[in-house]
Amino acid sequence: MPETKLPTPDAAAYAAARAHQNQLTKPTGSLGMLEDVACRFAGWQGRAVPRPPKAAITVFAADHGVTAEGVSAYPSAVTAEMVKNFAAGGAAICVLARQHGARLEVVDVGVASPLPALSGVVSARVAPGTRNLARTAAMTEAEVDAALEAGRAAARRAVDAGAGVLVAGEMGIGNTTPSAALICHFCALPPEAVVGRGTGVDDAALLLKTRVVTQALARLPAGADARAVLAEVGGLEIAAMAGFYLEGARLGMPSVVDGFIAAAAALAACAMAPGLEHWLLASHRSQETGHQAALARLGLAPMVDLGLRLGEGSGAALVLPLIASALQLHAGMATFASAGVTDKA
Ligand SMILES: Cc1cc2ncn([C@H]3O[C@H](COP(=O)(O)O)[C@@H](O)[C@H]3O)c2cc1C
Ligand SMILES: O=C(O)c1cccnc1
Repeated sequence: MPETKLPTPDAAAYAAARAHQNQLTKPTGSLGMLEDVACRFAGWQGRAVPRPPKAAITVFAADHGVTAEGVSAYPSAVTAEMVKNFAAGGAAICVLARQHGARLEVVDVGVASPLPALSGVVSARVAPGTRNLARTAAMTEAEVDAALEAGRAAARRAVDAGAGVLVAGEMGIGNTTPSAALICHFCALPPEAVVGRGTGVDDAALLLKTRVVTQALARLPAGADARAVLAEVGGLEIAAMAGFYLEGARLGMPSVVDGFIAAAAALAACAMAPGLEHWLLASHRSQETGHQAALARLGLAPMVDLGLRLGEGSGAALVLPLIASALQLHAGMATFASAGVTDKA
C-alpha cells in the first residue's frame, strides 16, 4: 500500500485565529476547548475565521467471526438487522443525523448475511465477515486493503457531497474485541487495561474476551506493520474507518473521532500516516475501558463525557452543535476594541 502523504493544517491561520480569540470580550481562555476547536478549524480551512462546516456521517457495517467465542452480549444477526434499521431511519445515529441535517450513508463492508438493496446503504462487501481472530488471522492483507479502499471511497463521496467535517461510525456485533486488541497493540497496554464490557457482557464473558485478546495478540510477529496488525486482529469496518480518516485528511478534511472502535481505527490509521492526528478531533470519552488511553495516545482530548457506550458515530454527531457554537462564537463575538470593553492590564 502506498504511504499516504498528508497536508499539514495551516499554521498561520491557526495563529491568526488564536490571536483573534484573545481579542474577544471574555477572559483569555475562558471558552476552554471551544477556543481550541475554533482555532483548529481555522488551521483546517486556512482562514482565521472558519466557516461553519456541513457534516457528513458514514456508518461502516461488518461482522466478526470472533462472536463464535461469546464475546458480545448480542448475537451476530443484530448487525444485519441494524443495517435495515439504519435504512429505515430508526437507529440512534439516524435520529441525530436528521436533527443536525447531516448526510448519512451506511456502507456494508462485510455483513455476514447478504442484504437486500436498501436505501442509503452502499454495498462494498469485502468478505462475509472476518474469520475468528481467537484462532486465526481475521483477514488477509488483501482484504485489509479492500476495506481501506472502501473507507477511502466513502470519504471521497462525503467530500464530494460538500462535507466540511467527517464522521465515521460503525455497526458490527463483536467489534469491541478487535478494537481492544488494536488499542493494546498500538498503546502497548495489557488486555486487562483495555478490554471492556462492550454491549454489556457479564464477568465470565469479560474474562473470556480478555483471554481471546491475549491469545490473538500473542500471534502478532514483532515489528508487524499496521496493515499486518489489522489483518491479524482487526475488522473490516475498522479498516474502512481507518481508510476514511486517511482519505479525509489527504483531502484536507477533518474527522470527528467517535468512541472506542473509532479510536482503534484512528490508531491504526495514524500508524500508517504519522501526522493524521492533526486532522482529528475527539468527540467524547466512552465508558469502554481503554478508551481514555487510546485518546491519550492519539494526543486527543474528548470534548464531553456523557457516559456513552453506543458507537454508530453517535458521540461524534452529538458534539456537532458544540462545534457549530465554537465557530459562531469565534465569528460573532465582539472584540474588546469594537465593544469598548477594557482589556486586561
Ligand atoms: C442493538 C444494537 C445497536 C448498536 N449500535 C451500536 N452498537 C455497538 O455495539 C457493538 C459492539 O459491542 P460488542 O463488541 O459487545 O458486540 C457494535 O455494533 C457497536 O457499534 C450496537 C449494539 C447493539 C446490540
Ligand atoms: O465507545 C464505543 O464506541 C462503544 C462502546 C461499547 C459498544 N459499542 C461501542
